[in-house]
Amino acid sequence: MANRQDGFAQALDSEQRAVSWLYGRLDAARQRAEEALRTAYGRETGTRQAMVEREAMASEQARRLAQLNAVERGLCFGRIDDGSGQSTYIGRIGLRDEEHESVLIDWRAPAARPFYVATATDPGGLVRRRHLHLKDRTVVGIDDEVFDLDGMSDGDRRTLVGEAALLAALRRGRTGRMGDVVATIQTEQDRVIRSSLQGALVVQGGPGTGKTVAALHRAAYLLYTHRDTLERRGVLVVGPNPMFLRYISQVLPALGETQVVMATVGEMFPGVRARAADSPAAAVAKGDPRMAEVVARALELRQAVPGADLVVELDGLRLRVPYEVCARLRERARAVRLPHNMARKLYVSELLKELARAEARALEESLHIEELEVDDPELSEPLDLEADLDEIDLELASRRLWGEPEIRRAVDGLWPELTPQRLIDDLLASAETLRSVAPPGLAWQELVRPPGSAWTPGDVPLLDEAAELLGEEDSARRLAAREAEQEWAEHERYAREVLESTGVAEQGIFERADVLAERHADDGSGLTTADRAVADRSWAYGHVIVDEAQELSPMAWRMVMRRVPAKSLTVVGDLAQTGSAAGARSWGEVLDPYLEGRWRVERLLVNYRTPVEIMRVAADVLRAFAPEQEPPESVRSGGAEPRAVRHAVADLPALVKAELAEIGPEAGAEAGEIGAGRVGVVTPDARHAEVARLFPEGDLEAPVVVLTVGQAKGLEFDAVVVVDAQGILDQSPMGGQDLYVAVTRATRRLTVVHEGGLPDVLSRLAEKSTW
Ligand SMILES: Nc1ncnc2c1ncn2[C@@H]1O[C@H](COP(=O)(O)OP(=O)(O)OP(=O)(O)O)[C@@H](O)[C@H]1O
Repeated sequence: MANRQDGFAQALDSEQRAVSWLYGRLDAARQRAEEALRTAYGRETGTRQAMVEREAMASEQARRLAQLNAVERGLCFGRIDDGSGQSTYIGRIGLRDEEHESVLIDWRAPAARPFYVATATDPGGLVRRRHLHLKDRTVVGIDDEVFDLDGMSDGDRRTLVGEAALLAALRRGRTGRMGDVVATIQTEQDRVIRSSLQGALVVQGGPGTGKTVAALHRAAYLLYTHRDTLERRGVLVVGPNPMFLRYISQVLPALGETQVVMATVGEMFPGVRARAADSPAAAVAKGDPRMAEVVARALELRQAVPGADLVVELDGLRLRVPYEVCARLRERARAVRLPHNMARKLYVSELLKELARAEARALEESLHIEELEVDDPELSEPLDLEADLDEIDLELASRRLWGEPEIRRAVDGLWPELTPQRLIDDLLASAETLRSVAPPGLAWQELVRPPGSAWTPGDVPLLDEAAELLGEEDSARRLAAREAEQEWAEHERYAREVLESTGVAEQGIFERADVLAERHADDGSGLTTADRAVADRSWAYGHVIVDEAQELSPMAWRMVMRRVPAKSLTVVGDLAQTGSAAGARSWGEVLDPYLEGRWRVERLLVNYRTPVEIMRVAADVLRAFAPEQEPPESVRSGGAEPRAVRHAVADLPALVKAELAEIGPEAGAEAGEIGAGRVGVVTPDARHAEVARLFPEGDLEAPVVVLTVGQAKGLEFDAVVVVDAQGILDQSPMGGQDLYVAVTRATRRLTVVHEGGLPDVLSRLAEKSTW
């Protein structure tokens, strides 16, 4: 025993020396970056080239510094030993010594892979995998997994210590924010993370299988491995609601990646924030793929032909354009197949010419009337003003007419310039239009609402659809783009010179001059790829990750697919947790229209969140609505038995306080963080306000958070209190799925509160009248 303890102390000691040395390297790298930043700011900026150089240097060094600061916590977390006696340390980033030898391997590098994939049956040349637990810069624990006892020395054998790092990580109290798991990525997750950038990968798995966490690590991995492509085009993560995005917002920065764009579907149209909610029936109708047709037809109706001849009164003249001519002009403008606002230019110019001719005719007619009183043979020659108009006359007359408000009003009535907001707002405010454009079977009645209503997430894909059909009046932008292109070559040349003259390239900070040029070319505003992507509806991302992807409607998928023309996607979700009635029932159904079967699936089968005892209850729920689906297998057991208590909702604070006491102190202590340990109270939508009033501090990081099932999706808490399970079952056609989501949010304790009726699916829960 004494031997074993000595061995452990020795191992700790030797790892401490290694880790301290690595932190020394980190400090040195930081110092270099700080100096480089100071030097950059001290540079001359007299000329444009010097300015570009300074900006390039400074922002790269600032980024490098931010990355080095982000990896301070848990810099090194693992070590692998192979049969030849070679040890490799694995960390959040790669570091080199003075001789440029690699001393810490970035977890994303191929050389780090054995750390994640070695198993007892397939150790891949490793004899040992060691997890290092750090508190600040001190090594406080070591966990070893030995793959080849014979291959180890006696001394090494004595140092086998500790419990599995994974289980220790899973037992920690929750903080209200998701953390990274670089130290304990599991083999099946590693497959997801390192899957190729090309094509679409679907990650299907039950609750708590680490889909989200794996997808975020995948984003970091892809950025590391394909930095060239992805830095220029950016990575977008689509999440189900703002709360969820806040919950996961710290994972990528902790991995040194700060340039990933995160958005909900309701935030994907620049300038619009969807704040209202749709009824389930309206969500289904809006998400129906046939809504694309509805929007297109609504737009066609805005390209009008007058009921009879078009007549405009102007300065006492009646300008008349025959009905047939109006119809012909509309057909001609449609035939060019340009978006509406661009085709409008053609339509307007043609119609103005017709109006100029009409004016000539009207003038002529008025002259004929006066002529009758003139008795001069020369003057009584038949006048043909219309025929006398040449192209230049028509052009001039058109311009003059375009300045007349009456003419403008008439033209706008026939082919108006439209914004997506205007088109969709008008459409949804008109039962008559909806009735006339909706295909049979689409519940258009559900869509009608007052004009100017707040936008909902379901409206955003409609706005996007409208924007595609309307197009932007972008001649100014195109001109600017042409000019920018000419400047581009120049910038790239500058950038290359900067790289060569400063030696930044050698430091491995970035590799390509065009990446640098892109970042600094346009306006000198220092906007990053992410900034520009967020502001640009037509931005083409290099990769898109869709989390809780089962919630997206077919219309939302159309919008997402437009953002990633290369179709490089990670689609993460669980069809058994679909809460939106407009959501997916099969991956093929949503992906095949775009990918025609060219997508691959990885399944995650182990639940890292919910202990066995709670998962049994969840399995009963799942069986009731999806008997064919297997619940994931929990990796942990031995938690508190889940329970049901009959109690008035008004008395919830006392129960929640007791739950907090159960999880609070130990959870905080285990996590090594102050204030870790969270209770989530999950309610049906209809009861959220009533329950939230009982807990005034409802933020995600508060000890107690009250959420609807939709808000709780993707989140987790040490203890979960489900209020009114029957209400959750009843609230929508997807009630079974919603209850499944609610009972799978807990990492340690589950309590179901009811006021006199527990649904049959929860009959397993031991009844208790008090707590
Ligand atoms: N390899 C791992 N090491 C440590 N913790 C892990 C690991 N994998 C998953 N976890 C933890 O398990 C929990 C569940 O992970 P995550 O939220 O990614 O699951 P999910 O599949 O997205 O769940 P849901 O479908 O319910 O949203 C998280 O706390 C996560 O940190």
